Amino acid sequence: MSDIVVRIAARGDGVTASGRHVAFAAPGDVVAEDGSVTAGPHRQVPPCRHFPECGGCQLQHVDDEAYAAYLVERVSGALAQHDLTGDVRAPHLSPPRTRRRATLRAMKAGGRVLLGFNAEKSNRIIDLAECHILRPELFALLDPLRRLLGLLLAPKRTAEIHLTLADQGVDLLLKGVKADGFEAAQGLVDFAGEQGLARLSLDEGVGPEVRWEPQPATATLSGRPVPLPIAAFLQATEDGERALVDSVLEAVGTPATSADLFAGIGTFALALPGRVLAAEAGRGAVLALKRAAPSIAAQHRDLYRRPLMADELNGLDAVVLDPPRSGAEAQVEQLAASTVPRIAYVSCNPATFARDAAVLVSGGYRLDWVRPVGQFRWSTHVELAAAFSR
Ligand SMILES: C[S@@+](CC[C@H](N)C(=O)[O-])C[C@H]1O[C@@H](n2cnc3c(N)ncnc32)[C@H](O)[C@@H]1O
Repeated sequence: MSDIVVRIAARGDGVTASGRHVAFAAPGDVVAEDGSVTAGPHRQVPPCRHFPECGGCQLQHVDDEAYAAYLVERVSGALAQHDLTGDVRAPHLSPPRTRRRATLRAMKAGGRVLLGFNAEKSNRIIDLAECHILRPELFALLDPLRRLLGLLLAPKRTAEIHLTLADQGVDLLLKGVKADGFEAAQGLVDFAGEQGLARLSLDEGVGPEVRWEPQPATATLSGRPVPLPIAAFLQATEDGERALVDSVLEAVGTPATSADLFAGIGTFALALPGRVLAAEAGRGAVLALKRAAPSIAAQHRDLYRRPLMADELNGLDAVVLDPPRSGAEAQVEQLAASTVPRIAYVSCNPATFARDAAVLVSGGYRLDWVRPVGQFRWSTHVELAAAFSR
């Protein structure tokens, strides 16, 4: 008997009605008893020649409707694990070629430089001849970088290439690359000038050292240029950032006083009306935010060890939090014990989000809605913004 693929599992496999996992199957595909698969209406031709070897994308074989349904199911599934239900809205999907931040790997092998993402579940580097997720400004640097690394990389050595699009151009950090001596140092400066880079830094294992930055690099957030620390967090796409900021503003309303926790360089703090307290563990990020917006009370604080306590939170009209993948266990316990009327929770991990949501709900909060955001298009990475109130 044939079996129909009904959903996509967390890691990207198709799952049939009878529970069979089938690699690269899309919802609606029909799986015969002998394992052969007939493509259904949600199958699409993967746009990139490197799919599925390249680890940058896992879901190019499904159409946008199936990708959106996958994002919704990942969030509802995580909530169901904690007996929670909620209004999971239609996701925002970032268009192709909008990713403005990426980490690639490079290696010199057989006299040439391979440069790209790791292969799926492997350390092998996929030498990218095309990429449908990176912004064209980032992709355009790949060939020039191959030539530069051909001069700087020792055979068989690997390097990490961090690319971020700043206001002034590409901010490039090379990790694991040495540029000793006059010729190499001058070569780096010439490369940065020719490519119109915003900044070029090298990390030889003892922290980043800037080699080129003709003007201070900035990222404009909510219309305000913020000094951009090297390798600072920035939302992966500009439209994803807008979708998250709009969701946060809808969740919190117009607070007179609020806190932005895990604030980074201020993606949400700078968008919030009224008086804002921001807390963040990265010293460079806190200093950048203070410089861009002196009126924001920015605190350098480790919120895992020293969360804002309930009595510090009480009296605020709203709290925004956007923790790393491990979530914000200690901080949500304090929030659950607080009287803050509105919370916007931004997350890059549905599992830890659902765990933390359960703590808030058991503290008396209502989960009003969740909006998934697919800013890592075609990957299994899910982001979301959620609204809680009491
Ligand atoms: C997902 S990013 C969000 C940043 C910011 N909200 C944004 O959207 O640009 C998470 C932030 O949490 C910070 N962080 C990580 N661990 C932390 C901790 N223990 N206490 C406070 N902040 C932490 C990171 O430095 C990072 O800036």
